Formats: sequence, C-alpha cells, structure tokens
Amino acid sequence: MTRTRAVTHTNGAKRNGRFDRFTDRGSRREGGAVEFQLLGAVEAWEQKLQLDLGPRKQRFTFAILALNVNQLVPVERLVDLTWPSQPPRTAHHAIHVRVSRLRQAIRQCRSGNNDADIITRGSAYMLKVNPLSIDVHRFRAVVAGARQENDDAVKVSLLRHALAMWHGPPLADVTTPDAAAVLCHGLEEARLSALEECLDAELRLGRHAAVVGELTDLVALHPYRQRLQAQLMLALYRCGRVTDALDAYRTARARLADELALEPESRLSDLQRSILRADPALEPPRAHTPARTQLPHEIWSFVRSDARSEEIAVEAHELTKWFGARTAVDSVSFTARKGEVIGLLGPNGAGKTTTIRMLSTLLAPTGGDFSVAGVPSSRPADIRPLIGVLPENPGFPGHHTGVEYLTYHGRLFGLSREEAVRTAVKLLGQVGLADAARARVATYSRGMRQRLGLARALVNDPAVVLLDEPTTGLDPTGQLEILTLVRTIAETRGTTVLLSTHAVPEVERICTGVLILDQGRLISSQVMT
Ligand SMILES: Nc1ncnc2c1ncn2[C@@H]1O[C@H](COP(=O)(O)OP(=O)(O)OP(=O)(O)O)[C@@H](O)[C@H]1O
Repeated sequence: MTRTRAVTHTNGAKRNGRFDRFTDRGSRREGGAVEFQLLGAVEAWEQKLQLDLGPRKQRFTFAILALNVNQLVPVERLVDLTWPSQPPRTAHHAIHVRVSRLRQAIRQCRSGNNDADIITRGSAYMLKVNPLSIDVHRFRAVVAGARQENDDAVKVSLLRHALAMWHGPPLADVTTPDAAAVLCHGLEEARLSALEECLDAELRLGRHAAVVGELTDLVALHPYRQRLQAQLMLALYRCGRVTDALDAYRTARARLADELALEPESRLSDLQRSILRADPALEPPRAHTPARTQLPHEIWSFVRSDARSEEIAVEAHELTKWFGARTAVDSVSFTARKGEVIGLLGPNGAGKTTTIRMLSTLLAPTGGDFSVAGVPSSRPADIRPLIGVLPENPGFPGHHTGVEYLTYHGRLFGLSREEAVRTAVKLLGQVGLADAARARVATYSRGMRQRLGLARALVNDPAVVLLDEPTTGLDPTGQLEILTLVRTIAETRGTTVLLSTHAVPEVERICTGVLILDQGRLISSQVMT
C-alpha cells in the first residue's frame, strides 16, 4: 500500500485563497450574519434566504442608510433624496413608516451573528451594523487590502473577489442611474480602477492569453481609458499578435485625436515604440514566487469562506477496482484537503478515469473505501450532493440554451425554479458565458461547452469537484481559460478539485499537489511549490 498525504502547502496564495468570488454572497459562511447588497439590486441575505426589505421606495431609504452606515442621516436628507423636487406633505411620516418597517424586517432575522439595527436619535436615523456586511463597504475594504498585497496572485484573487460583488449598477432597482451616481459618488471609478489594477497584476503573472478577450471588451466599453488600451496592447503583443497590438495603438490614437483632440499619453506612445523595437522588457515574466497574504485579519475573515484549511475533503483508503482479471486501480490511498487542486497524472490506462468514476460514485470500488467531506463511500446517495463532476466526454443537449441546461440541473438538486434560474445566470457569468446564456448549446464551441460543464459541476455548490481531462480537445487558449477557471474555483470557493490529466504543464500551472498513477498504482505524490 502506498499511503500519501497530498498536502502541506508552501504556496500561501493557494492556501489562503478561499475568498468566495464564486459564492456571490460572502455571508454564506458559518454564523448566519446578514449581508446587505447595494451593488446591483438592493437586497439583504441571511445565508441562502433573502430577507424582505419591502417595496422599492423602502429599499431606497435602506440604501441611503446603508451607504452612510453607522452615521446619523437626518430625516430631512432622506426626504430631499426621495423627493428632490416637491416632497408631499406626508413626507416625514412616510419616511418614518418606511424606517419602522425596515427596522422590523432587520430585527426579524436577528439570529446568529446578525446585530444590525436601525436606531433613532432625534429626527435622524442610523443603520448600525458592521460595515463589512454591506457589499459597498466590503468592496472598498477588500480593494484597499489588495493594494497592500505584494503577491500578485493573491492581489488578483482579492480584486476579482471584490469585483464579483457587483451584480449590476449600484442601487439598480431603486433609483435612476443619475441619482445613484450622485449617492454613490466615485464608486464606478473605484470599480474601474480595481479592474485595471487586477489586469496589471494578471499581466505581471504572465496571464496575457487569459485576459486578452476581457481587455478587448473593456477597451470597446471604455475607449478613453488609456491604461486599459496599454494593457490590451501588451497582452496582444505577448500573445504574438504584434500587428493587432500596433492596430490597437493606431485606433486609440485616432479616436483620441478625432473625438477629444488629445494626444495619447506617454504610456501608450512609449509602449508602441517598445513594441516596434521588440524590447525584451516586454517579455512575459517568469513564474512568480508567492508570498503570504498581508490582508488584515478583520477583512480577511469576511472574505474567505472559513479558516479550516486543514479540513479533509477527500480521503481514499486502499481504493481498488478490478474489471474481471484486470486491476484498473490498485490500493490507492491519499488525502486531499479543502481548497486543494490535486492532479491525477499518468499515462493512458493508468487508472485515472476509474479513480474519478469511483469517487463520483458511478463505479463501486472492488476494495478499499473513501469519504467525501466525512461522508463514507458506503453512502453514495449522501455523497452525490457534495460533489460536482465533469466527465471526460460530457453529453450536452444541443437544443437547450445554456441557462435552461443549468436551470434543469439546479432543479435536479432541489433548487426552486427561481433559485435555479438565478444560480444558472450567476454561474454562466462566472464561467464567461453570460453573453451566450440564451444561445442554444448546439451553437457553443468545445471550449464553451467545457465551461458550461464546469458551471454544471458547480450548480449544487459542491465541496469537491472531479474533473476528468477537462482540457482535452481544446486549443491552447481554451486550455488556459479552463485551467484559470479551475484554479479560481478552488481559490475563491475553497472547493477541492481533483483533476485527471496527461499533461505535466497543467499540473505545474494550477495544482497544489499531484498523485502520479501508473498501471493502477500510486507511484508518487508531491506537493507543488
Ligand atoms: N469498463 C471497463 N472494463 C474493462 N476494463 C476497463 C474498464 N474501464 C477501464 N478499464 C481498464 O482499466 C485500466 C484503467 O483505465 P482508465 O480509463 O481508468 O485509465 P486512464 O488513466 O483514465 O486512461 P486514459 O488516460 O487513456 O483515459 C485500463 O487498462 C482500462 O483498459
């Protein structure tokens, strides 16, 4: 028997990277604190339950109090903001009623860690709560924390986490964009700056291929932001698309001249000159050495899903499978902990798929056993809700749209129709398929289908994701996209990933540990540094 423990990171970014970019509610951690959302629709959530904050105008009042959390807001100010031109005679009374109802709603769910309350002082109101339970304030705190980070991988994960708190324009369902812009002064600029910083860090990490598409879209949306233009030029250049990089410069310069009568900033013109002379300084950096996060504990504890990095997610004990006289998997034992990405590496016929299929409960082991999140393999029906699986050749019904397909799977896991649709839309956004959500799967490329398969594997918010050769058949860009997604899933959700592959570079790129199989036996295990 070979007994292996594929753990003990030296990689601080991966070990600490349990921020829940993919669980869009940071509050879904233990303790049941309520999370208030202003970035998009104005909502309140306690775990997976939505708290009713009342009709639109009542939620608008709440939004003002939440933006000014722990500060007294005079009722006059609430009246002015609610009725900018001519308040009705009953305005004060109306605000009073709204605040009373909001107070009731908030107090109703004062379970667990929720200590939110609205207090009255004279003719002013104050929402009293930890500011980090409000997404706007948490966004700013996480971005500020990310700026202190020296490790670009951690910086990127934090910034992506912060950016994923945005579900739409601030206060989207309670007021007009103009009024929201006045109330949320500087917030959109803060979002764009965070995005630019994140993309700079991605480029420093050598992830130009992964971000070039995102940058192309961003430049189209924000044609006058020269930092984005420069990032796009650099990404294109590093992808070997020198002509496109120079075209991007020409387009930017022409647009600035025609529409704003401006010359490009030196960052653009210098970059263009560097590209023309193939300056070696533009080459992508070498692999980076991660450092420990420096995020302050208070913010960190709001960001990551939990601190139990030693929690065992999968434990296999002498796992064995025979097919007749053939031994496909032979006494394989290992442990994988929460948030690890473990590569199952080996040549054809090594037993990778059979191992994945046993852990997926599709095949019963001939010998040995395993557990997932503490549930033993003798209870496969209880394991299934804890895992997400992307098989080697997943079948997709081409006539369904992406959103229909994921909604269907969400329903299979017991989500209400509304929850299933919401989950489907959220996951499609997270795997980069938002634009294709309503297109039929038959029209998806192979890379898009693999991303859809990953989204499907996440529908039930699993503790463990099992991926069988997820990059097979993809071009290098598609491979990189899938690998980046897989790493992000582990870093942001704390999900444990077991991934089978033939490819050593894939393991080197994203795995925290590797199990090497040959002829069914575990011949080596290593922690990746
Ligand atoms: N259903 C089956 N019936 C009989 N033999 C099987 C079956 N499934 C797998 N095997 C055998 O078990 C061994 C391990 O196969 P497995 O598919 O797990 O390997 P693998 O490492 O995933 O290979 P590949 O990289 O080619 O997918 C092989 O010798 C294979 O022929």
